[in-house]
Amino acid sequence: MATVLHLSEVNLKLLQFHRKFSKKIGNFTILSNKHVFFYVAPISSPSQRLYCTAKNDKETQTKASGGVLTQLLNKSPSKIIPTNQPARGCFHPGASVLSRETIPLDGGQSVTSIQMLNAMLQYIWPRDNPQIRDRVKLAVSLLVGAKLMNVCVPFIFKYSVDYLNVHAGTVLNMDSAPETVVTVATSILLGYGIARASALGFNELRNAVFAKVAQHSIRKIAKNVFLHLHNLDLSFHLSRQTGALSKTIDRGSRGINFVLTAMVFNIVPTIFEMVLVSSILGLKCGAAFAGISMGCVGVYAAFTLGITQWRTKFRVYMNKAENEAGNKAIDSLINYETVKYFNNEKFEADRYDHALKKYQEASLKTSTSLALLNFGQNVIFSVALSAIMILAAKDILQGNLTVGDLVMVNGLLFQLSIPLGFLGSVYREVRQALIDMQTMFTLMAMDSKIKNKPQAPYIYVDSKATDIVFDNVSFEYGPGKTILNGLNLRIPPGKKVAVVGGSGSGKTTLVRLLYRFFEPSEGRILIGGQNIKEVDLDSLRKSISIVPQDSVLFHDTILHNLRYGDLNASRDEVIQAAKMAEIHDSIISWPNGYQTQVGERGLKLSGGEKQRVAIARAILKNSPILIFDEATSSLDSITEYNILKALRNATRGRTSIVIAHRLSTVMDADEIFVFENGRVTEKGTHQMLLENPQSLYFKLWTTQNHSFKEQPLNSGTTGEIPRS
Ligand SMILES: N[C@@H](CCC(=O)N[C@@H](CS)C(=O)NCC(=O)O)C(=O)O
Repeated sequence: MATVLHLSEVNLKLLQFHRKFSKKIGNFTILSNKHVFFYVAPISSPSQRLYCTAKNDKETQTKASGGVLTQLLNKSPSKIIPTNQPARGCFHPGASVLSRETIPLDGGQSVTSIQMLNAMLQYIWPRDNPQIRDRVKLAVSLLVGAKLMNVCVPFIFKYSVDYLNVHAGTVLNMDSAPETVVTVATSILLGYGIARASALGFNELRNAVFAKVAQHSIRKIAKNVFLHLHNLDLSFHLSRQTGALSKTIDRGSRGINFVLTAMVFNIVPTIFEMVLVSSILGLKCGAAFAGISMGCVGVYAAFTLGITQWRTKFRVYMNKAENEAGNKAIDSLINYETVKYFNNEKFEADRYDHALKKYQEASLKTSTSLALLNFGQNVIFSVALSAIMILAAKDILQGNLTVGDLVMVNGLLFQLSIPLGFLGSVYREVRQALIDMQTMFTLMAMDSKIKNKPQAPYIYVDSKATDIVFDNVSFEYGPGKTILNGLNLRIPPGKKVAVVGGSGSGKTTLVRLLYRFFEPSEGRILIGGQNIKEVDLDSLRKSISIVPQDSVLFHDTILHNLRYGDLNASRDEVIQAAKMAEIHDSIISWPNGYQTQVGERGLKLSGGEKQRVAIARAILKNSPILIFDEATSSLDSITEYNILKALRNATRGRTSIVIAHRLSTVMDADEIFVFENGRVTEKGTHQMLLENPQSLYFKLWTTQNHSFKEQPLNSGTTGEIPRS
């Protein structure tokens, strides 16, 4: 089910009000700056919705009400968030899809359900956190208390029925003291009320006490997965979609939440209640009663699990069809103008209707199979209840049981039927939660190839004395994808060297190897004579600053983004770096200055501004080795000129490697290495290389038809901006 809203229809003030709830990305998608796609979860009937919402999904439903829209409104209108949000299940939002795409986790060992439950137990029974363990103990005590109170209710009811039965009419006959009868009857019935209220109170208290345990585990697990993801190799991240990874954490931790909640609030209490009820029936009324109740639950469970297994596919189809319909609507509305250009409104409507038809068919199957399940469950229960009542009636007639016992038996079984009424849903969603958790735990079981050696020494780098040597380095991304092929190269200390060459010649790979994101398949990389494989990885990465090709910023203030180079830097230090990177003047001209939000991935900043932020960050990091990886690519020449000035400020006195496609940026380098097929084929200064008209450098230079003035950029130059 989907609705498209006009943004003008949205009460913006209300959305602002809901801003504080905007953490949850839910069921909305921006189509354009005029439309929002609003996704409505199908929940069969209002009563189910009420139950499910109140019991399990209160928070999510509240948060999804407006905060999501507010958040999306803040995003770029052109940004489309795919609506493959699953339909909201009642216990575990999103768990009921079962058809979701999973990220391939080759290299991770598959984890069994038992291993996952074991891992989960370690989180809810943490050895190092006695407070959490105390909470678990308290929650279990409250659970037992709630169930004991629950079974007391039919008992007290039985006593009141028996008592009233014996004393029926005594008040009129006046043959016994009427006040006593009334007082006793009233007390028993008050006890009934108190027992009911206590059972509910204990339940709610248990929920409140256990909520902290569940949330604590989820937070800990999510943080561990997040850290683990950061520890995995770049090769892993290059081959995965970040969106899929975040979904894995999200679904996995929600899966854990669901399994824990279902265990503590549904499965374990129901089993406990069943054992309690059967024992009471066995002891109080006889083995036949216990046998029927246990048999009933057995048949009920078998029927429910069987039917649920069978009907799950209908829900899968339904959710798929719903996603398909939603995607068709989005695609068509995004292409509004194209549809109009070709007068294809009818065609689009028919296509959408075709998808809706599929959804309708699957939805019908889901509803009818749900009716079958509910009906079957009721039949099984009613048969067992009738059998047990007939048995009780016989015993009453024989004088073995009282009428109150009949009422008690009925009450006990009826109470048991309430949690059993959701057995199918719980089963289906626990299965899905286990699948989600499996993906997450498999991810956790993945190992990184690049690791610190035990007790690896810290690297020592001195920009005046430390050189960088690539000694016969070869590297391939995969079989047949050779990038570096016996590369030999020495970068002298404190010098600025440039690496140039066509795309795919291995320039960026050089940086990745230096950062030890990958290991060379052959050869060594030495910094000051120390093999980078043997030194502490963190210290290696601390000794290198980079201005990457694609400067991506965090969705935060410009101040935070600049400070990212050194999180402990003072505001003055940040401003100093911004000045050196030639971005300070632009920042203070913005209305919010250093507090300006840069937008998602820095969208609100121009390419040149982003590159200057990256330069300032690198300056703040203050590492002895500096790398500029195509730092001025795709910039216009004025911006490039300013960036080069910033670059010159930053490189002074440091060992720096400038990777460049545009040769104008490296004319002043102390040495230029020309890369071809993963090797250095030419080297020298700009002038030296140009002297040979046969050289690749010469060809590149002429191809780029460079008219950039061949004058080195002096630091702090305020002269005329060279124009092409
Ligand atoms: N009695 C059934 C149905 C329980 C029920 O109504 N579940 C709610 C969610 S809490 C629902 O909407 N189910 C839809 C469905 O199973 O298709 C069972 O044991 O699963």
